Amino acid sequence: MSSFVQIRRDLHQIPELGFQEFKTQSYVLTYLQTLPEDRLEIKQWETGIFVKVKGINPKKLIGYRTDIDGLPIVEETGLEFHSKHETEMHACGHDFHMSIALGTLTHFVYHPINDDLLFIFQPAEEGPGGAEPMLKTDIMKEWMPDMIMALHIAPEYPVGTIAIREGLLFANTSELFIDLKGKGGHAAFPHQTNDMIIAACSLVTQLQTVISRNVDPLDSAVITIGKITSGTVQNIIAERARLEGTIRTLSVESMEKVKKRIEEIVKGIEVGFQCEANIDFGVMYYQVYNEAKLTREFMDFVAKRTDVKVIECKEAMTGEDFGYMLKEIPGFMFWLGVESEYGLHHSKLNPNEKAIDTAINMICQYIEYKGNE
Ligand SMILES: CC(=O)N[C@@H](CCC[C@H](N)C(=O)O)C(=O)O
Repeated sequence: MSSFVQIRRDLHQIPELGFQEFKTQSYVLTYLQTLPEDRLEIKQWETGIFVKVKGINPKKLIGYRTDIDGLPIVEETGLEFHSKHETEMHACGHDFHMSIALGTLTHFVYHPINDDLLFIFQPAEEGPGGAEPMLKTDIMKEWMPDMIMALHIAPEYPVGTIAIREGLLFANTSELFIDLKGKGGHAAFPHQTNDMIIAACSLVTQLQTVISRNVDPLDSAVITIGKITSGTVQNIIAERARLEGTIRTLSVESMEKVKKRIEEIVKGIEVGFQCEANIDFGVMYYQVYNEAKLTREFMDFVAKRTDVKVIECKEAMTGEDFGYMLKEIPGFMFWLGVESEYGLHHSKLNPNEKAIDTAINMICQYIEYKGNE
């Protein structure tokens, strides 16, 4: 087993939620201490880390970002190295992302190129978002990369494949939290109450009409309500209900339109069900938009000079706060094939570890070429 597969397995056992990645940060820092000190400059920010790998004759700074947080999921893979944290799991592949980043970083510690490299270990990608605040740090102002790249595992593609496209890769996202307050009471006297379970069910159905009736069919958007909380027992009419979800759109303009329509529908629920409602749009992520020239060059390089197959994919409704970095810095993100039967955010996600060394090798070849231009 390669040492970076072992690192992935170690990290897989200690998933932590956004801005609580203390063990993860400590693990990465401990690993970095095993590398020659004079080759690195390390700066900590919250639970994240910036690592500069020095070049021989730097003309530019090449950035590489990995996210480091896990998800609130109870793991069901049955793997020998399963999560030691009962209620958290690396179910979005950030353990893979980190081990690939460390493998790439290690290569350039021992095989320097001309340019400097900046590795960013970013907390809280799953929320509330670490990329935007990291960009605003003095560290990043001093170490602003000239270009940047990142990857995301893709369970649906085989190992040895990457999928990418110029322009929009991932959607604009916004969280969505709606609280409803009516009047509870005895299950036998509904006429004396304002039942918030009925209001919530109606609201969920009405929200889907925003997609089917307000968004241009040639555009695309998603509203998913992933969680509803309401009620106490079977014979009490619920006074409160809370809906938790997410909105995805292919443009910033569509996001504004969808939000406006949601506000109008929620106002209608207040009148129709004689209740009070509060909407919180939570955290928003800017779209992941791949810079055309660098993306095309990367695709051509990988197709010609490595044994990895490049697929030009469609955009996806996933969100990624790496979008904020790409808004400021030219670069790209790509999907890395890891062929898992279960998908992202699933308790049985089990990516194929062969993808780790394949990715390190491919990324090292590309960075070596870019960093010696
Ligand atoms: C790659 C991926 O799965 N990213 C997450 C980002 C979540 C953003 C935010 N918490 C939201 O739910 O809107 C995704 O769910 O796409």
